[in-house]
Amino acid sequence: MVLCLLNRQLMRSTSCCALMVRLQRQSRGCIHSSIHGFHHDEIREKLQAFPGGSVDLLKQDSGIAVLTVNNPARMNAFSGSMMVDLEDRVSQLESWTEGKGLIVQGAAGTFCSGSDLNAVRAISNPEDGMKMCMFMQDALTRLLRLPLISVALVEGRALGGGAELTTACDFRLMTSGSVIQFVHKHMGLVPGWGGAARLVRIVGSQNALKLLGGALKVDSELGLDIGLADGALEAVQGADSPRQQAENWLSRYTEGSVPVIRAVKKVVLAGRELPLSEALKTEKEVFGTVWGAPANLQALASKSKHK
Ligand SMILES: CCC(=O)SCCNC(=O)CCNC(=O)[C@H](O)C(C)(C)COP(=O)(O)OP(=O)(O)OC[C@H]1O[C@@H](n2cnc3c(N)ncnc32)[C@H](O)[C@@H]1OP(=O)(O)O
Repeated sequence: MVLCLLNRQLMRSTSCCALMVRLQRQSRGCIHSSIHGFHHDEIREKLQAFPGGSVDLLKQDSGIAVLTVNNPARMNAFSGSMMVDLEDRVSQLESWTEGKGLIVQGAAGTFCSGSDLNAVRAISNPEDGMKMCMFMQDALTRLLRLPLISVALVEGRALGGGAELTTACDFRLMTSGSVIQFVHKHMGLVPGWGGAARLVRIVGSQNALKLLGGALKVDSELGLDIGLADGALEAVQGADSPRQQAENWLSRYTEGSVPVIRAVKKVVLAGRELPLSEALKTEKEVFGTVWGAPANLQALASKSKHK
């Protein structure tokens, strides 16, 4: 009898803990839970077994952070431990309250060649593939949902999962000679890190079908033409580095008070992801955080004209 009661109490507190974890994950924007067979800690442990490279984060006083996919010996392919790193860096950005913008780049002049094919070969069974897919969907969805205006700085190649990573940013800038290519078809795959769903929203279903179905190489010209790229960066001798050019480009949109810029991202995100009635509700709530706040009062006091 006592054992039975203890068991029941334990079950209640365990399910309470599980609920807390689920709620915490949901509040961080997680999309998969154990209901979907997503056992987060188990997957993290499994991914850690495939080490190599890193994902590095630099938070700057300007409010613009730089996230670098760093595995140059493999053209910045994502090892398992880098997937875990990515999630950790996203968690750090979620709690960075002074942030306004984010640049996502690859190390050593190239963006990212997707998942590390050595790790892919080792986990080529469907069950492990699905787990990795859910983990990356989660991390990249949280990346896109950060209250920061983000831009992927594409130099060199963005292939496979690397192409998917570019779609987890609000904007994409392409340097001359760079290529974004969803090579999945050639690998007997389709995107699984959420790249197809996001691509359709960025370029429309017709273009997405062409890019995925043809595994087309998108250079900056085609990228600008179909709306995948938001800007092309020219390599001019003596000019700023691509990273500095990306910072200059982004600062147009991140200039201003921190709460206002974060509010801008939140209302656009709501409009992009939610049905209209819910987006309007979110917009009202976000509006309430800036109305009468310091930046608003300061602007009212200065009697500014918008010429
Ligand atoms: C989510 C689904 C996915 O992402 S599936 C993975 C999709 N990605 C790929 O298939 C990329 C395959 N790689 C390539 O096509 C070429 O390596 C690219 C990136 C075009 C670069 O070519 P190239 O400039 O000639 O360099 P290289 O081939 O000699 O590569 C340098 C070293 O990097 C390695 N590398 C490259 N990509 C990966 C990868 N995804 N996983 C693991 N290793 C990769 C190459 O094997 C090469 O290594 P090594 O010098 O031979 O030891």
